This record gives sequence, structure tokens and C-alpha cells, in this order.
Amino acid sequence: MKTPENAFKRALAAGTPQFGLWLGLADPYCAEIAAGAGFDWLLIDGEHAPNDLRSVLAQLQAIAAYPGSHPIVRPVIGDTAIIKQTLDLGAQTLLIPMVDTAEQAAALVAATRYPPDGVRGVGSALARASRWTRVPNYLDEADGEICLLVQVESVRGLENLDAIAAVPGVDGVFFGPSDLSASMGLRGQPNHPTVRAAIEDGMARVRRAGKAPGVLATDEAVARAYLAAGALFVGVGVDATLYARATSALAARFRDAPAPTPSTGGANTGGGY
Ligand SMILES: O=C(O)C(=O)C[C@H](O)[C@@H](O)CO
Repeated sequence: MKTPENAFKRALAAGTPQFGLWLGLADPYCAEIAAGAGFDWLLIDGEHAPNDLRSVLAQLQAIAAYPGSHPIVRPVIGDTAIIKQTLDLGAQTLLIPMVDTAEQAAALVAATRYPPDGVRGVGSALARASRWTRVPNYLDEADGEICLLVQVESVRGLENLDAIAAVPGVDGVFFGPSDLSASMGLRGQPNHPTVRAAIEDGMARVRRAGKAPGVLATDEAVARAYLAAGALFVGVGVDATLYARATSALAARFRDAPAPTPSTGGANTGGGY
């Protein structure tokens, strides 16, 4: 058995845009439903969604049955010990929130690499990542399959963007429109023209550094505009939001609709429900 190849990392390096879905429902059953939908990647969110190591593990296991959808894990913070545990679960691509400086980015790279290149603790015999040592060369192959994405989502991070993007081992920079808009004094306006212009300018700088820019844009027109501006990984939806909107809309249709006329039997649509 070999260390799984990180197809997402290779796609970014080849400049092939990848679109994905944010998973905030923190549930393996929901993750599996999303995994069958056809997204290039699915982000298991441990920053804002109620995930712990075991729920992240269960979602990784559910998604593993759908190799076309690559799992990305966002830990709550870029902490060396949390990164070690997350990589040991078998995550190969990490999205780390709130990265403001190149020094922070370099420390994150080190956290994802085994010594002597980094400081990742060696415990792969206990870890799903090595399939409990069934991957005999895991320690030698692991570093090469890690994809590290850092989030720039503050005015300070934007000021340091060129230095952050230049850090060897950083594969991509994700712009968080919600946090960035707040940092720019435009809280709650992630699609404000000033925020979008800052993100598009940032994306061009990341591409110039030879790295992959990414963003979350749940408005389809905005997502397509970011793709046109050079984004290489774009979150185009959030499962919790999709579910909330769909359930509200369904309830509203019945709550607000006039009483139905008695039916004599409907047409069979063949779809079932
Ligand atoms: O700042 C942002 O935007 C992000 O980091 C994504 C958010 O956490 C959130 O919008 C996901 O729903």
C-alpha cells in the first residue's frame, strides 16, 4: 500500500480550477451525501462548525468512499499539536485560518513536515494516515502529499500577502471574505466592491508567486467572477446554508399557500421520495 496521492494538490499545481462545498453540518451522513454530488473538494470545518477529532475522522471515512471529492480539513487554529492530530487522522490538505505573517506561515509549514524538515511528531503507527503501518514508506512519502492552504483574512494579512505567498511549502492562499470585510470596516458585506477588489488584487499577487488563490463565494455570479479573476479553488456553497434555505422555503410554501383542493390522485413522476 502506498501513501494516497493528493490529486487536489496536483490539480492546483497544474492550474486546474477546483470547486467545492463547505461542510458545516459536522455529520458523516451529511458528508457522504455531499461526497456523491460531484464537488472537487469538501471542506470539513473545525473553525466554526461543532466538530471534534472524532467527527472529523468519521467525515474523512465517509468521504473516502468517493475519491472524486477531496477532503480538506480546517482546524480551529493553526496550532502545531492540533495539526499533528489532524494529519494523523489522514487529512492531507489543511486550510488554516487567520494567518497574518510569513513567520506564522513558515511555522505552519514546519508543523506539517516530519523532522528534519519540520516538527511534526512521529506517531504514524497509531495513525489512520499510515493505515496503521500498512503504508510501509509513509514517513518518507507523507510530506510530499501535504497541501497547505493558509487563510488571509485581515488587513494585516493583506499587507503581508506577498511574503506569506512566497513561503516555501505554502501551496495556496485562501481569502476569507467574511473576516476580511470585517477587518476592512465592512462587517457583514463580504461582497462589497472594495472587498472584492482587494481579493481580486490579492489573487493576482498569489498567482504571481506561483501559488493557488482560493475563496468562498456562495453567490454564483460572484464565484464565477472570482474564477475569471484567477481563483483556483472556490467554495461555491455551504451545506448548512443550503439546508436552512431549502427547509425554510419548503415550510413557507405550505405555511403561506392557500388550502389545497382534494386530489383525485397525482401523476406518477417516477422519482419517488
Ligand atoms: O472569512 C471567511 O469568509 C471565511 O473564513 C469563511 C467563513 O468561515 C464562513 O463564511 C463559512 O461559512
